[in-house]
Amino acid sequence: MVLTIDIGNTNIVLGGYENGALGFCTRISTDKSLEADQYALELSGILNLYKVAGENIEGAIISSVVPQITDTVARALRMFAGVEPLKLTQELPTGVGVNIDTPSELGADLLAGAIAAKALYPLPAIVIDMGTATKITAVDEQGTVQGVSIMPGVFISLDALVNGTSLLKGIATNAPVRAIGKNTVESMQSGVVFGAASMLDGMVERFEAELGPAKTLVATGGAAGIVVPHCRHSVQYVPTLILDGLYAVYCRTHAAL
Ligand SMILES: Nc1ncnc2c1ncn2[C@@H]1O[C@H](COP(=O)(O)OP(=O)(O)O)[C@@H](O)[C@H]1O
Ligand SMILES: CC(C)(COP(=O)(O)O)[C@@H](O)C(=O)NCCC(=O)O
Ligand SMILES: [K+]
Repeated sequence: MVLTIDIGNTNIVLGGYENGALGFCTRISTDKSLEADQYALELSGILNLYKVAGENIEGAIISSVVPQITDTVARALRMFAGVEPLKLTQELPTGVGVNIDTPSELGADLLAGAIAAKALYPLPAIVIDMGTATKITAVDEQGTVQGVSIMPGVFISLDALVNGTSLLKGIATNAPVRAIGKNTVESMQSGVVFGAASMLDGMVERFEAELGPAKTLVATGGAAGIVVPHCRHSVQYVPTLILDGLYAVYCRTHAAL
């Protein structure tokens, strides 16, 4: 089994691939205070739950946008599975180009999303990742990242709204029945869910005006499942997109060895 690990600012998403297929996928909270031993315990506990023994892990690949814990998680993997994980950078055979001012600045999660788009979907593609931040990546016909838009994520904007006001309280992030809210909860749900969906629709149009028509609109990340169904554009929701990209690079790297 190959472990794919995406370290985001809120969650670490872990997937196990066996013969090209995803066997399991799970997430744990990102916690900068944990030591390698604690991550080793946590990860081995999860694998135990899915009946995967450390010795059945042949390799691993990590994408991380939290540099403080990348090496801690890598040490944990060495400890309980005895494997040296690959770290996703543009030094690996990603198959995608990066046409931005400073290519090394591109977040590893965005790179993995673009890799998955090129490996698995028709191009050009617009890749939406709704995690801690919402990111939209333009991938052209050749599979080159042409640039990104980054905005506050759905949940951190809701937190900011609640924390910055006296009368607004947290809400369940469900879609309301109408855009014109008739009470505070409905009004906030309208703004949070339909607002995010409309923002994506508008950004897709702006991206297409610069990139040309996209053959793929694909979305992933913790908030995408609640927002994307309300977009006017038809956007595919693929919760494992980043892991699929990581697995593709893992396979390419090993094929090249
Ligand atoms: N059902 C949900 N209700 C509320 N918040 C959620 C839900 N699912 C995910 N989130 C939020 O989604 C965001 C995390 O998404 P994720 O894709 O794991 O982020 P990251 O990759 O940045 O770690 C967080 O802000 C988290 O609080
Ligand atoms: C934009 C991000 C903070 C998103 O992080 P996430 O929501 O996945 O936790 C991350 O991709 C990042 O730190 N990127 C570096 C800057 C860039 O990609 O241009
Ligand atoms: K920061």
